[in-house]
Amino acid sequence: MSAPILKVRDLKVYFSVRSDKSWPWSKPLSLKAVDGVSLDLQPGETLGVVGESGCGKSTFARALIGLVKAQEGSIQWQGRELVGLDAAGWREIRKDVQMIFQDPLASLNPRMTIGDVIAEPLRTFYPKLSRQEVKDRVKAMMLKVGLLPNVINRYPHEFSGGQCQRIGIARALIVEPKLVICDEPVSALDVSIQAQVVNLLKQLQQEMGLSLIFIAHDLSVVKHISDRVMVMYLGNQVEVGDGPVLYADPRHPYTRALMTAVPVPDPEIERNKEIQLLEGDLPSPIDPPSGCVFRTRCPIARDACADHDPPLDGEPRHQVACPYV
Ligand SMILES: Nc1ncnc2c1ncn2[C@@H]1O[C@H](COP(=O)(O)OP(=O)(O)OP(=O)(O)O)[C@@H](O)[C@H]1O
Repeated sequence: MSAPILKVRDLKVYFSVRSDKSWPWSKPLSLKAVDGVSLDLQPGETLGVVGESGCGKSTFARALIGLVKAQEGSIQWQGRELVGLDAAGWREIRKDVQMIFQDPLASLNPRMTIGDVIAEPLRTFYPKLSRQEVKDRVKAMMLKVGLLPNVINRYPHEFSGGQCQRIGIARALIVEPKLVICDEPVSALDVSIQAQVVNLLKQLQQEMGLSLIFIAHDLSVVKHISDRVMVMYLGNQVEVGDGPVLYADPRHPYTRALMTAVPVPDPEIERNKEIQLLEGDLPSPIDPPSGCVFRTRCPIARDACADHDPPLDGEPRHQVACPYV
């Protein structure tokens, strides 16, 4: 196995929030959005990150690209420490690490033609390229993502959601990054379009040898694209495993509950599958449960779970943060 391109150790991102939003002098509280995440990402690998809304997926992704500040821990990109990097340092990293956002239209500047939108990172990182070179590269990239170059002078609002996401992908890939972080890139799209965009990302990932971090709410979306999957709950990792291993044998009760939410095409399996629904809401990350953060919703919780925060444990291909599974 080659050296990891990205190495994250015990990453913590806490936000300071007011106890009373309407009163600016109220006591500041600490919201634990990401609370001790570690992982290694290999070159060319795709990691799926899943968990319900509010569990810290976006904050984790944003910390990796410097859009939010990590308080503790380490992010090493090709051996270079990123925690504590200044703005100029982060700008250098963004040539190699690009991000694709959830809402395709909102992430595109409505006053720029799509040619200019896609060209923007190229102009930032390669200011010496001539206008013609930029145009040629933009057109080549448009073809790669399935957009006809003759629409280069149109504006984002003239395109459908799926096409806007193709524009977002073209913009992220035009500088030939090594890692692309996709933050719920298909959640805002119609189900019929979701598979097209996932397949396009998979194809480009293979063609360009990219590493991908692909964030989604549910396990079915990341299944066909991920080599490995990380399941997050309330800022913590609860299970990490090679895709086929984790899908065949989900161990953590939270992963099992997420899995239950995924419909199976075979009606017999669907009828017979063990239903394990999640009860209650996600606890507040301002005041998370003691010990295991999942214990308040866990069907197999016992008294000891309130005392110990279980670490990820198991063989490297499949690790679970629960001693009782
Ligand atoms: N800038 C911020 N200031 C304060 N709290 C924040 C900020 N950004 C996120 N949070 C809080 O951090 C927690 C994790 O949010 P995050 O958006 O990372 O979760 P998520 O899993 O990506 O959810 P979603 O799928 O809805 O995007 C939430 O409680 C959220 O309200």
